[in-house]
Amino acid sequence: MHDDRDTIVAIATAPGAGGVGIVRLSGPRATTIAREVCGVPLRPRLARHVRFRDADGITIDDGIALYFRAPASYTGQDVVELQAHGSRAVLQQLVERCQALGARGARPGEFSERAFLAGKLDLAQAEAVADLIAAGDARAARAARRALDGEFSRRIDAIAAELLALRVHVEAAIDFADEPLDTLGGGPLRRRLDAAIDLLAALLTDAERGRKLRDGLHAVIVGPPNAGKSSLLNALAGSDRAIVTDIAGTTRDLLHETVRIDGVELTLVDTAGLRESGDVIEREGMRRARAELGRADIALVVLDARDPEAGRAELETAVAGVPTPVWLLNKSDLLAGPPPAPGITGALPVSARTGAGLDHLHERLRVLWQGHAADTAEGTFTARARHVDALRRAAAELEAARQALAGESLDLAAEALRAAHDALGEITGRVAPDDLLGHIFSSFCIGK
Ligand SMILES: Nc1nc2c(ncn2[C@@H]2O[C@H](COP(=O)(O)OP(=O)(O)OP(=O)(O)O)[C@@H](O)[C@H]2O)c(=O)[nH]1
Ligand SMILES: [K+]
Ligand SMILES: [Mg+2]
Repeated sequence: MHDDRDTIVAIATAPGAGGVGIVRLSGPRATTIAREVCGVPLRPRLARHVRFRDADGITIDDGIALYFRAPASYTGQDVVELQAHGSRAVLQQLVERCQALGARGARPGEFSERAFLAGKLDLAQAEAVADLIAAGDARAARAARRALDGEFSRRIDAIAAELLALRVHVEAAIDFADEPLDTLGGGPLRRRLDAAIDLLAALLTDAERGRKLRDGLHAVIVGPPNAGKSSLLNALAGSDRAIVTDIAGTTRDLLHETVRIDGVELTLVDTAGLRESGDVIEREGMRRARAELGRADIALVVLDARDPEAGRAELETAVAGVPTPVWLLNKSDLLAGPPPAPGITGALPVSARTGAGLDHLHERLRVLWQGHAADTAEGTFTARARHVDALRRAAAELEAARQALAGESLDLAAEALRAAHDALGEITGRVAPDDLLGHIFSSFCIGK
């Protein structure tokens, strides 16, 4: 996938009409292609007013061409920006002209991927670029900006450097394994490990905050089959994102949807209905649902208002660890007469079908959001679920290393330290398999 000898091209500005629109080229042929399109050679770092022309010499538009010579560019390669009027038709013609001259259409995130491969950004910073662009408010934008400035990466790198030193120490001690560890600097080793564990714990707390800031409230929708979980997700998202049928067991895998309701940022997760029976696929879906509850800020527990006791005991157990369960009595439109007096404290009667009662749910979410905003207020950078997962793994490995050292099991300690070190490397991309990179960059938009 790292075919960075290709010259790539894409529209870099947002879709839709605008005053100015930008087409970006990156790669070894960027200047040759731009020379053809602009009819004049470009000088580095000099804005030049030019006419962009098609193959027959007919003007597509006029505008500014800017040349950033390698390596002083976003991607580290030769980059040319063609700034024209922000018309889709104009920009599309410019892209097609560049393609006819040998450029290839860029894949999503490919400019940032090249910046990563050129060492201009580490992986967490490249992700921060995407987060900055997607930031929903000034607070999230500031936090993404801090991650992009390397605030998160520097703290990871500092701990990783310390772990490397500890690994060297332990590996060296293994060669003298018949001596007691204390004669081999065991005391300072243990103290340094304890200090690293504390630093990592503090970083994990901040990363968890950063994750919440980026993703908003993580709300997992659970309930018995057919209670209307998917219908509720669709009603809150205002779309037909999830499949709804009257067959129990329709939803099998997790479905994530990010929504904004009156300024409240929510990641909604639809899950498979929890019940005793079910085939292999459905049981795997239920396992995922329960695991997802472990990450939830909020559980939206959907019951059928006509039979609210169905599955209730099991659900109470399932959501016991979630900070805020919100109980919903759905399908209240099917009840004769007014909504039931909720038999469950604080339960809200709603109808995913008619929308009745959803305003009360919105209100509840707004209050939770205010608490959440206060919690994520200061000193944070944006982080992602994958970062938090990696930090948790690293923390578990460091704990294992601590115990191994206490038991003088140097081989085990070395192994645990290596695993912790690798987990940190995954965050910044120093240890990152190709498929992980592909997965991350493909979620960016084109032109980024
Ligand atoms: N009348 C009425 N029907 C609803 C309401 N919500 C959902 N339904 C219907 O209930 C059935 C099940 O809805 P789903 O949204 O698929 O339920 P689910 O909980 O996601 O089901 P599983 O994914 O199979 O666990 C469908 O026929 C929906 O149209 C509601 O508020 N009122
Ligand atoms: K269903
Ligand atoms: Mg469903």
